[in-house]
Amino acid sequence: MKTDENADFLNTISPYFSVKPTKYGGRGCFANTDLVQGTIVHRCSSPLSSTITRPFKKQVCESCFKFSEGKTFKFKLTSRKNTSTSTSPSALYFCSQSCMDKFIALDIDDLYLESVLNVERLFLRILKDRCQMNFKDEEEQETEMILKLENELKQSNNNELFISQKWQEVEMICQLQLSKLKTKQRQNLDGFIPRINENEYLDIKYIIGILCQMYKNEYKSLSSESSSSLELQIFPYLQSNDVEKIFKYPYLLHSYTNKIYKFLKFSTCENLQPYITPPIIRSIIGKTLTNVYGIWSIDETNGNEEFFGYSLYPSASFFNHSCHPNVIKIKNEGYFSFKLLRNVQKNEELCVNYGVYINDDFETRQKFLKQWFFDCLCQRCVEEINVKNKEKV
Ligand SMILES: C[S@@+](CC[C@H](N)C(=O)[O-])C[C@H]1O[C@@H](n2cnc3c(N)ncnc32)[C@H](O)[C@@H]1O
Repeated sequence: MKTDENADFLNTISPYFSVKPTKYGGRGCFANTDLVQGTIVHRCSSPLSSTITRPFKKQVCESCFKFSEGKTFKFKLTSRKNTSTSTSPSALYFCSQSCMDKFIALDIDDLYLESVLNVERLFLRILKDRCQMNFKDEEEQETEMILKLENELKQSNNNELFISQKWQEVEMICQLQLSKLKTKQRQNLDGFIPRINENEYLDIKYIIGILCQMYKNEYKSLSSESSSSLELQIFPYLQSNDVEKIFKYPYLLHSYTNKIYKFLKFSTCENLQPYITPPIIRSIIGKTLTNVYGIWSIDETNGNEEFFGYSLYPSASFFNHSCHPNVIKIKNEGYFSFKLLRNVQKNEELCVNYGVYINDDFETRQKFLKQWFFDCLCQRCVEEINVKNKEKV
């Protein structure tokens, strides 16, 4: 994470709040003046990146995330390249012509479209192979590898260093494999693609979205077009939790390095290759868990939620959680608004709810929030902790 020094632009996110350090660590959003209930303190339109799960890809709009309630959307984009290898080419789906046009306008020479469709093509092939062939030996080998990695991680007395070494190792392995190939052989690296699972497929599409934004930014600055988007400028300042996450789920280190990284290295086009380096991919993955917003459907009749994927809006990533929030996130088609639930005083922190049930007791709320690796220190929790401590005395 970049330090916030010289990051004055973080205070250009909204005229209503500034991003400042909180008492409990990290940064938060603080009201610049007294504000009245109902004020929209922030609005973000296009995410820096997003990813939709495969089962819902035909029913959730790639642009605005609208759900078709089970029907397949009519508007779709397929590859403009020759797809002679596939009888039913994969596609990206949209709820309307205008959403499809918006998507095309944001892409650059179909880079994102073609890259994501390529992930889809490769993943479909992996799924087909899985149905037709037996990969028992390969799966056993993988389980052994993961167990070995878990043990090494437990025994290591410097987790950060251990994780960095594993990232460097995988880069060296990829370079070595590539160096053994003749120029012609390098044109089709499908044989080197690791067999990824659904979660890895989801993450890879999301990573590609950010890499395309990085490419677009560099391409624009070369052609002296407008400078980088605020969302991309903010991205390096987001908090990363990769060490905590890997320590809790060590198999993820295997997934990130031997699966996701190798997949990206051997499958993505030349334009994106300069960005496929351990520091960049590690930083994207590390910032995912605690900063992305889930894309969910809510069935009003029974309250059931369905997970459709996730998206990242860096400008909306500085809102901390509160169990008595004063801001609500509202999803309109294609954008998020952040609206005040009550009047707020100057310098008061603006907080949203990360999804806890407000009526749950202290322990249940804390347990729920642990998935984002923090003990909630919102005002309500601190007051409840103080009462508990007094009762103990
Ligand atoms: C989306 S980020 C919010 C911005 C973050 N504070 C920063 O400096 O980048 C979420 C992270 O902020 C911290 N956080 C959010 N709400 C919190 C709370 N109520 N108590 C303690 N930490 C909190 C946690 O570290 C959490 O993983």
